[in-house]
Amino acid sequence: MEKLLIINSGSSSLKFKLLVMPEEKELADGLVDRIGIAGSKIKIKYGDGKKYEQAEEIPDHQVAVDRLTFLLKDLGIVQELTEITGVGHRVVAGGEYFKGSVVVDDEVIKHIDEIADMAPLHNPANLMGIKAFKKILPDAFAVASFDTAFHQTMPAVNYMYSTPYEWYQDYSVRRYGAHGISHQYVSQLAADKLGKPVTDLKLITCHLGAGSSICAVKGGKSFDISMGFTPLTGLTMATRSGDVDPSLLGYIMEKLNINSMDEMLDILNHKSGLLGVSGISSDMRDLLEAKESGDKRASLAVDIFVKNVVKYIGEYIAEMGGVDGIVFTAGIGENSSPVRQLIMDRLAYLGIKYDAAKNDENFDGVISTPESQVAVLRLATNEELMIARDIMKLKAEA
Ligand SMILES: Nc1ncnc2c1ncn2[C@@H]1O[C@H](COP(=O)(O)OP(=O)(O)O)[C@@H](O)[C@H]1O
Ligand SMILES: CC(=O)OP(=O)(O)O
Ligand SMILES: [Mg+2]
Repeated sequence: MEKLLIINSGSSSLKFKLLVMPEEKELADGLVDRIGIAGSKIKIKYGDGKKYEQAEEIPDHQVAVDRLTFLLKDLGIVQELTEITGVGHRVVAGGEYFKGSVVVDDEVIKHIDEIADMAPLHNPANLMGIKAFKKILPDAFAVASFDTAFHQTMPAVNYMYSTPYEWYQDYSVRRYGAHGISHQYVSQLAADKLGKPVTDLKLITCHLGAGSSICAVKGGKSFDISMGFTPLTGLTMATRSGDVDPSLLGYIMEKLNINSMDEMLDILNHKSGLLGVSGISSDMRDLLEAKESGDKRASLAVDIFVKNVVKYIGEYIAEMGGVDGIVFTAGIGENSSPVRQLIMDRLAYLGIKYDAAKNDENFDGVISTPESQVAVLRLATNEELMIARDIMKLKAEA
């Protein structure tokens, strides 16, 4: 039996799970939210239904890690930290270098640092987590799992941009995608639920959270992904713009006296998307409520989000030459029956028919009816479990 701690560091949050393997039992599931921003909070679910929730100042990721490790002991989740025999880290960008999960060493740390520009919101935070845990648990088996690794199977026709070829050869400019751990997990789970080998299926997995992406999964392999060189593009997201015409950057920088590309990218990453269009909130729940009360911009933001999902699904059906199943997962995909309904209604042309009661209750599994020409599934993702399984595999090989 192994106790494995899985860390998912975001730019302003740190999510974690403590899992017992190979039993795949969850001992704790927590979140340190709003790191470095007013209103930081720690939430931990543990034991059989116990909860810890505390608002406190968390200035940076190091403090978040210190508080987390203190609380694991203080709440009695572990007796000693040394019970934790492995630590897994979700890393967003792995470039072309990382094609699977790896044991962390100095070389790995160096490479993650070198490609930080490919996920500027995520990789620096991921590295902070890796370094902090190396200090606290130096003897634990440390593994890094990459969001981009699953997408390394994409054909060149889908990962190449139509920019000068030398940009790819000399500077690795291409589509890398993200959320691969989640897309891989739910595509396998969907195949299990449909009772067919994943290698026989064409699936479209919609990871709709704060960051959102859609993946065409053909025969169990990533075939195309909506995110690009970085996780900024593709769908409209909570605060990220998704696809925009690069020509608008120079134009608006001049109009608004924006002097640096960093400042411009900060707006596209943090002040755009659902938040930018609605001017109200980045949270889909707030926008659905505002839409109900007649707010036009909130309504437009929801409509743009839905349209983008519908557009990418259509594109991927065309690229794969058909689809057997469509999967909804992550914060919005798992929890928002109104958003799923808006999307599925637009897909009626595919012969999709869904069970409204199952959709309303966030049923775990197939939510389409037996007559539906394409299966639709709502599945809870579990990136942490995927990482824990990889730690076990790498440990067995070590
Ligand atoms: N019931 C719900 N209805 C609509 N949106 C929801 C609901 N619950 C959570 N969300 C959305 O899910 C998002 C968080 O999703 P999550 O997958 O946890 O994102 P991330 O991993 O990128 O932080 C939030 O932006 C929130 O708007
Ligand atoms: C890559 C990415 O967008 O991750 P997250 O959704 O966790 O922010
Ligand atoms: Mg996420």
